[in-house]
Amino acid sequence: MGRFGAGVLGRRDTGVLPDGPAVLACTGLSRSFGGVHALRGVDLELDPGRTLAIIGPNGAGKSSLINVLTGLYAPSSGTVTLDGTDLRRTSMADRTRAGLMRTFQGNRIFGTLTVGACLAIGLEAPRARAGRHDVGSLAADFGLEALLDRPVKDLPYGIQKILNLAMVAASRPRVLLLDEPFAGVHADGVERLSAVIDDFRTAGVAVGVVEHNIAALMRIADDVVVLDSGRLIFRGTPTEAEVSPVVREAYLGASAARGGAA
Ligand SMILES: Nc1ncnc2c1ncn2[C@@H]1O[C@H](COP(=O)(O)OP(=O)(O)OP(=O)(O)O)[C@@H](O)[C@H]1O
Repeated sequence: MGRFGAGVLGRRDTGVLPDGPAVLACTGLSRSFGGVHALRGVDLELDPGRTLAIIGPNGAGKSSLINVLTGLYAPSSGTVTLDGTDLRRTSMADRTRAGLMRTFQGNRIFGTLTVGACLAIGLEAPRARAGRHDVGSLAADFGLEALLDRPVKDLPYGIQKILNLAMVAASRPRVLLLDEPFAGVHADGVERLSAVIDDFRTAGVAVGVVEHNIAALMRIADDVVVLDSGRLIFRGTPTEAEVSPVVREAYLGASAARGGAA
């Protein structure tokens, strides 16, 4: 672990874009879709150098939370702030430029391109600093150096996800929100991905992870919040979450609603 903590992410920027640690917070965040209340009055904070697990049953509002925090959707009410600055009038692109970044559930990377070409694209992003690092050093930081000429589509899904994170890392995120990073990845891939995600935290990034593989997520989480029907019903440590009757009830309730399947 810590392979790239002192590398890509650790290098200090002297340019005009903000750099260094940032706190992402929301208060009273709500979002409705027609009659569906996807988020109801959510207050939370993501802190630099910590990983926040965002869990909850299907339809609890987890993806909606990421979508509203990053500006893909506007909130129906409530505020989102980055280092105390209200992001109400900040577009998704400008949030990215300020270091608020995300990944999506599927891999939105370019299947027929090679790993090297993808990393080169990552290094062209607005926050990536030309000349600071090259494809080779970025690949080495993520253990991808032997794969530079390989088409992305030929690689295991877990490696594709690591590549995706390497491309994000080129832009030096301050806050990173991951939507189901482990979905579709087999066990040893999950372990490698976990180490990479943990490296972002070690480098001082505020990390938020939505994930159904709770066992794997709890191994890298410092803090846990649980959403249920759009409400934040629990906030605590992984150990506290494990024994919380409120958390158990939320999952059992959802399972009962599906007909008792665990
Ligand atoms: N773009 C949208 N249009 C309409 N309804 C939406 C939209 N996005 C989310 N919803 C609804 O909001 C609620 C919360 O959905 P969301 O995807 O945020 O939950 P989730 O916790 O991420 O679920 P899952 O774990 O199944 O991915 C659901 O009822 C969903 O149908």
